[in-house]
Amino acid sequence: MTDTATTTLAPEGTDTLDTPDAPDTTAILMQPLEIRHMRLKNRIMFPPMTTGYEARDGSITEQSINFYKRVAEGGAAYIVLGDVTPVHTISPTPKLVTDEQIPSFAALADALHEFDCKLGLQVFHPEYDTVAVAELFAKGDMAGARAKLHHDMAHYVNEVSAERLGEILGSITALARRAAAAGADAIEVHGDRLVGSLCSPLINERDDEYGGSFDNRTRFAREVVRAIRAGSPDICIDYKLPIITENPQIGRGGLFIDEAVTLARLLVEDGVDTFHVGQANHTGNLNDTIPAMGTRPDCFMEPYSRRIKEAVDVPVSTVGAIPDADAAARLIASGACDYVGLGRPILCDPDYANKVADGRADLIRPCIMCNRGCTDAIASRRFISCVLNAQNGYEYQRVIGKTEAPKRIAVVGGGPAGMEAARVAALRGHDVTLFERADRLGGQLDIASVPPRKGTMRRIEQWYARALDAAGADVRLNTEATPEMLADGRFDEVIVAVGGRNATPPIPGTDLPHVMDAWRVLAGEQRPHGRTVIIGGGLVGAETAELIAQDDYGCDVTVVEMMGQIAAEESSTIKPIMMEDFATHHVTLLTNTKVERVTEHAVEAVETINPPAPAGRPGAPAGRPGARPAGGAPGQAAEASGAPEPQTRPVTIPCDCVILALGTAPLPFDTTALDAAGITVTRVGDCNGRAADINRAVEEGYLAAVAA
Ligand SMILES: Cc1cc2nc3c(=O)[nH]c(=O)nc-3n(C[C@H](O)[C@H](O)[C@H](O)COP(=O)(O)OP(=O)(O)OC[C@H]3O[C@@H](n4cnc5c(N)ncnc54)[C@H](O)[C@@H]3O)c2cc1C
Ligand SMILES: Cc1cc2nc3c(=O)[nH]c(=O)nc-3n(C[C@H](O)[C@H](O)[C@H](O)COP(=O)(O)O)c2cc1C
Ligand code: SF4
Repeated sequence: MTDTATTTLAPEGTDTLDTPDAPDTTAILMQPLEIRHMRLKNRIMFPPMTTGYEARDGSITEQSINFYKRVAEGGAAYIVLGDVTPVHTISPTPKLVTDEQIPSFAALADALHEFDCKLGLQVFHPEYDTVAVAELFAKGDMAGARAKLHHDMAHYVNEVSAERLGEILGSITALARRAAAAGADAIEVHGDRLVGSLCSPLINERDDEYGGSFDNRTRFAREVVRAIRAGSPDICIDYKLPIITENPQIGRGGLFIDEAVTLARLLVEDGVDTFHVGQANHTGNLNDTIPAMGTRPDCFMEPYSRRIKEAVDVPVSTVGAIPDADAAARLIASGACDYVGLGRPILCDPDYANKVADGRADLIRPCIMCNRGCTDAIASRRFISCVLNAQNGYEYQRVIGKTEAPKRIAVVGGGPAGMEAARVAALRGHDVTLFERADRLGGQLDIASVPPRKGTMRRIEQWYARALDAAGADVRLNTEATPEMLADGRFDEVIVAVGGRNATPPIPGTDLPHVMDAWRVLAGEQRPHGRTVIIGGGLVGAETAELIAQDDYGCDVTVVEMMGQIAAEESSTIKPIMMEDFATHHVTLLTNTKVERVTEHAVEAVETINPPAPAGRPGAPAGRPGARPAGGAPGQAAEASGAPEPQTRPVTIPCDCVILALGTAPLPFDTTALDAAGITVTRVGDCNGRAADINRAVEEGYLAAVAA
């Protein structure tokens, strides 16, 4: 591709752009870009992300407007609203089906334009028969609807009639017209899902004019673009181009790169103004397109967007696991794309672009790719909210306002809860001292980042160290705070965030010398060998199992879990990968098995052969590592339903080592001296009642600080 004047960053030899190895991140990312007549003020796009903030009928709510407005205020140049359907569906996504909905979309466009941020609507059609499924639901035939949905996900692309495709095309064109009327700047065609399935040589098995040859498979995609262009001549057309990458099993609903290049060229003739190059979808695991930590390389779409950019004369964006602003700038400077989509990173820090503009990219709160607050949330139909960002979903309600009465605040503990409390309190103008007894910040993150794939967790403590410094908090490492020293008159308020410790259960034999502690194993202080039984299959037990089953430990691992699931709290995007790893390393998983005692050479347990169905909710309480639902619930369910008494059998597991991973116990911190001195005390994070996870630690730290 020959760059146009507007997409070229800097000609060779000028000093606005350093070499791709040492790019001037701010200059590159803040360069404006013209796409048709849509002028982006910088190179940062918030790509399509279903949020769950919309109304039942798909209209834009105040919460939705505030969410996107906050992203716009944070400096993003272009926001694409994800998965907007042109027809009524059962999916909880935005819908623009009637003219009556236009004003709510117009309000969103106006809110974004206030910040010179452009709005795109991603038009998508799901890969199921929306009419038939809706009729089954309306009749109350839930089982029938679910069965049809399940069937359609695999077969609709091959069963939808050409006539129905024509109707869908009409609804897409109508959506584009409504979008233009609402003031949207762009329509992004979701080239994935139904459109991508039709394009795919791996999924499309049709033998009519929409199947077989490349021309036939891509016919609908081209019809969609031409119809939008004809119906809405002025709107900018963005096309999400899904690529089947090196491993076709990861996502098959798109095109291999050579065919994608050919299609891209044709689509430009049809009216496309820009491409958004992404990973193909359609295997049922959201990890394909939204890879969790350690599951895909950084910037994994780079080679594919580079090929598309070389082939077409319109701007191209890329998306997926771009770790930081320097990497984003490098992608642009090296010619892999013209602008970047930053989804989870902007969810995590909506001020991303403004911080780049200010030359403070080091202060961008980094996404750790845990997929818990965002991807898991949409998978379970909750609204998205980053685990590190306590303000998501509460934009303009939860704000860090300056205090009118600055206080001297001590924060005890430098884990996520304490670090967030100290950061927010200091930003508010309080005089904050954070005490951490270890020689580093992070608390449990230090060991949480040790298991396979979890290295990105380290980004949190590294960022907090910089953010605390920038906010002006006084951080005292290697300093154990005691209630007495905090009550000496130096502080008005104390936030206790001392966290937890690995729980020690009352199981006979756990004091034997070959019994280890999962936290100490992860910290490298204890080293298991040979046949190792891990007692407790929550997140910590499962991750420890993965670690010691790897070749450099080479343990022969058995995990014993009293509940019905291993790693119930793990992200649904990561769990299949973890299970694959267990299979590869021959890890034995025993569920519904309760340990009775540990002996010198074995673990003795009791397995429940016919466990009662779990009562009410699947899995463990939200996100709590090592947590257990209350023991009584399953039994009570069995009693109430008249189910047969559970049958049990003894199990003996011979072993050389045992590791305990039975949950986190809150650490005590006696505040009697503080109470006596009249000092306000707030407990946050794992020490507050029950241990939980990063999400709760950060949220409680944040809320304590804004209340101070
Ligand atoms: C192996 C492992 C993996 C995990 N993985 C995940 C995960 O993937 N996702 C997730 O959401 N959660 C995960 N967690 C849980 C998560 O790390 C914790 O919920 C979170 O760290 C709790 O934060 P906190 O600040 O409350 O406590 P902590 O992280 O425990 O921090 C407390 C800090 O207080 C310090 N301290 C204690 N007493 C004093 C004192 N008197 N004076 C000064 N300092 C003191 C401690 O040294 C510590 O640094 C994991 C936990 C473990 C152990
Ligand atoms: C919660 C969530 C919802 C998403 N919804 C959509 C969507 O509606 N349409 C779409 O094309 N991609 C969707 N994506 C994929 C993102 O656009 C993006 O490609 C992906 O998150 C990888 O980029 P990132 O690493 O910058 O987050 C979604 C991603 C997340 C995390
Ligand atoms: S919840 Fe996790 S993956 Fe999602 S944006 Fe936040 S840090 Fe990133």
